[in-house]
Amino acid sequence: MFKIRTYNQLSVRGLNRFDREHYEVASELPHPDAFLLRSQGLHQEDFPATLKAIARAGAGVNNIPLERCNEQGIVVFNAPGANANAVKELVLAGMLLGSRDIYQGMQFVESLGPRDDLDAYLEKEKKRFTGTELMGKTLGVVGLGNIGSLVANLGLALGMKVVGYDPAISVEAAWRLSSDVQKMENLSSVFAHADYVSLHLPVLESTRRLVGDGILGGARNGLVLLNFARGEIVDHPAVLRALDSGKMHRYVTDFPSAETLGHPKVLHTPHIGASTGEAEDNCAVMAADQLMDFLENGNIRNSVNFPAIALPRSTPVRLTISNRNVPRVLNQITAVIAEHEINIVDMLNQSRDAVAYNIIDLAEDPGEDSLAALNGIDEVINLRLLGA
Ligand SMILES: NC(=O)c1ccc[n+]([C@@H]2O[C@H](COP(=O)([O-])OP(=O)(O)OC[C@H]3O[C@@H](n4cnc5c(N)ncnc54)[C@H](O)[C@@H]3O)[C@@H](O)[C@H]2O)c1
Ligand SMILES: O=C(O)CC[C@@H](O)C(=O)O
Repeated sequence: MFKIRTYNQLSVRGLNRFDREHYEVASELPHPDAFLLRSQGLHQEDFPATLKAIARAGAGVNNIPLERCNEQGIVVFNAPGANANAVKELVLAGMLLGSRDIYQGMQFVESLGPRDDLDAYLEKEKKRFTGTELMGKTLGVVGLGNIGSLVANLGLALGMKVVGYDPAISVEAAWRLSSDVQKMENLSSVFAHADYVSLHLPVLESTRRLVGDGILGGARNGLVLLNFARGEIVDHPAVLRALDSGKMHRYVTDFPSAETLGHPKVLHTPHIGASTGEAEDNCAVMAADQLMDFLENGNIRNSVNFPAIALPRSTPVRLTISNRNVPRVLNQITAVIAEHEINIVDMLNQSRDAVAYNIIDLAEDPGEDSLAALNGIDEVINLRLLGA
């Protein structure tokens, strides 16, 4: 029986992927094999010794302490692309909210009491809410991954010119991207060319407060900045200075902060980029399926800290071993198995940065002694013996 401890509101379709004969799924579950979560912050959480994997039903993994997971051999999964369309559609709303005074106009209408001259009054006052059109303007997209590539293509469909920047665009994302998107060499060039800039990069040490005074100083006048990525990527005081000076027209963000709340030129949504039934289902189903394949077969798909690896089962007895990625560990592993006279039927080894991972199908059960010997290899982080 595998135990999955859940956090946050997860889609029932995702949770129903776990066959309850073999999986116990609940919040507050002791001795879990895996965590399944959305935005729950884990940086302050102790990890139980039984924990083998964490699956994020979403894209960003800044809520998970990856360094600690690496040290403890905990495999972290995310659900790339599963909520991208939901975010793209909310960005469209953000662009319209930034270009037309929809929100302010709605507030104005709601503030009016019943009056006989309503039509005439609205016709007189509506000039206060005149906006601009998206067509013909330039959209800058920073980060051209699953979401950014959809947003860039959307901009083109709206009749905008689109420029983009991504220092490490993946081959799949590049295939998705229209050739009409103009490539920029750096972040400053995006801001220098664009009327609207939409951020779609992860928060990392290198991207924290990336959008600050320097970048905003070189931006086009009247900039609309859209942040549906993470609050930490922008320097809020710098954004407020740009809004107050008139350099920036609006800041539209899915990440409300104490600094920006109440500012008349900031429009906040409550982190609802991925909050559609479809995206919640997609994310939870993808995360659950990846967890099950890992727990049952040791295969790894869409991990952010371990290599991608999958091997069809060739025998009922499978060993998986995580080890530090240094020379001669694989030799030691195969030597121990050979010393115990066990035949390796099939095996696969992959590495990623400082970690290596092995899937080894054996002809027979290795027994306690050989498992202890394998665990005793200095560079082995952890191992699992999987039955049929
Ligand atoms: N508002 C929401 O609810 C919501 C939902 C999903 C994702 N997100 C956020 O959006 C981010 C992007 O999601 P995604 O699914 O497109 O991820 P992704 O991994 O598919 O794409 C991210 C892209 O950013 C690029 N990148 C990294 N550093 C960069 C830099 N310094 N400058 C420019 N580009 C850089 C990467 O190369 C990658 O192509 C997530 O990390 C998450 O923080 C928010
Ligand atoms: O789970 C959510 O609602 C937010 C997910 C989003 O921030 C992500 O990074 O995928």
